[in-house]
Amino acid sequence: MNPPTPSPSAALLPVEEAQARLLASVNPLPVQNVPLERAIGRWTGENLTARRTQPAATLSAMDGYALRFADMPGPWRVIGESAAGAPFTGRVSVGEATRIFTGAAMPEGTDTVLVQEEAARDGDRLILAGEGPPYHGRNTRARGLDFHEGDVLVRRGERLTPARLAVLATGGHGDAPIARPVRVALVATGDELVAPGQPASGVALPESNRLMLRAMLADLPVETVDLGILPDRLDVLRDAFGAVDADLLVTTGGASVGDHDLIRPALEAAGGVIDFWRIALRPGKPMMAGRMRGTAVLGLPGNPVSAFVTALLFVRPLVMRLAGAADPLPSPVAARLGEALAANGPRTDYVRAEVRDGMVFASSIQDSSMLLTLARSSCLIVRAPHAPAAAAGDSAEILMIA
Ligand SMILES: Nc1nc2c(c(=O)[nH]1)N[C@H]1C(S)=C(S)[C@@H](COP(=O)(O)OP(=O)(O)OC[C@H]3O[C@@H](n4cnc5c(N)ncnc54)[C@H](O)[C@@H]3O)O[C@H]1N2
Ligand code: MOO
Repeated sequence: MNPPTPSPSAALLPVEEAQARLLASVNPLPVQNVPLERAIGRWTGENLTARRTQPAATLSAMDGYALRFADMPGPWRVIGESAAGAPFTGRVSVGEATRIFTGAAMPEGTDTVLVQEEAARDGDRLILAGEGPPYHGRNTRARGLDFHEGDVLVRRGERLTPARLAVLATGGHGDAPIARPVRVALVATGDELVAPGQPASGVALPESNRLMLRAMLADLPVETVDLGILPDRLDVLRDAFGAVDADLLVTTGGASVGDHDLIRPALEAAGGVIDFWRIALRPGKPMMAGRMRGTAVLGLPGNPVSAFVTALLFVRPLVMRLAGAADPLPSPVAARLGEALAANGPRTDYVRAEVRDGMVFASSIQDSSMLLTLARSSCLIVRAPHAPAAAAGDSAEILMIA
């Protein structure tokens, strides 16, 4: 039985349009508050504002003496000490100073710090032993220098990077609202496939896409449900898809138009619908996107490089969107071509390439079955549909992959 196939002239969906449709088709998963140490690398579901002002008081930025700049060039009488966590509680008057340490509150009446390297002490007498502070406020940090109570620290949909977690802690937060892990079901299809490490005689082929996909999701909050390798049988695929309990089902193989390409009919037989199929993309054209009840579905092509590119452009962004990311698409960066490139055809081309000495060099053969060229590549050159021929030295956009 042949699945219905689109006419060969059916328009291919531009990559950006496919990405936009896909991301718009899901909502971020519901959030719950968890301690910040369990929110590392996640996305916040709400704007988080400062619950305190930082610093809460004007502080010394150096070890030395707190004094009044108007009293320069001294001498001063040292009347006490201010340390971080143990402030001086009195008032400092004309001609007076206190010992002070980095992070300690500036005593009332003082405005400037003389660093200890430029000071000399004799009992409570303090004199200048260098140039001293050149201006009012030198070596101090004003109250609120970093942020004020109520300032937005992290916006909804931003990733909780190390620096953002630190600013949240400093801003008075102990928890952050994040989505639960995304449940991703992975399945490889193909009668030729055997598990990695198993004997692969004759035309058998070691299966590599599930492993590669797992690795591509390893830095994301994902719970993987591994459905293994399934044969090219409509009933088996239909039953397996029908039993899936996940936010996202990712299949590889069987996405194209051959008699053994059964993902589309199996999905439909399991009650799923296809939203779009066939993208103006190379490699990865036969990718399909759809939905099966509450589960988003991405059917990736079986060719390993096609699976890699579609995982980079669609699977990772969709997982990140479910996890709450506002801006989940990979961002190309500018680079310089080390050699000429021919004009591009009608599909966006993702060309395996290496960065050497600040220049990018494309691999000579770009067949989508070839994993070794992918393994040796550090980036993909992104070539727009119908991009004209490019010369060595021209600028190009690349996506780093290693
Ligand atoms: N008449 C047409 N034929 C093909 C078209 C087309 O438009 N018209 N598209 C081609 C393109 S482009 C691609 S990409 C492939 C993708 O097809 P499928 O998704 O159906 O992939 P398969 O046929 O199942 O497999 C392709 C290739 O990859 C190997 N493979 C599959 N799964 C795995 C895995 N998990 N690990 C490692 N290798 C895997 C498989 O053995 C095949 O060699 O279709 C073209 N054909
Ligand atoms: O789109 Mo296919 O991925 O060229 O090999």
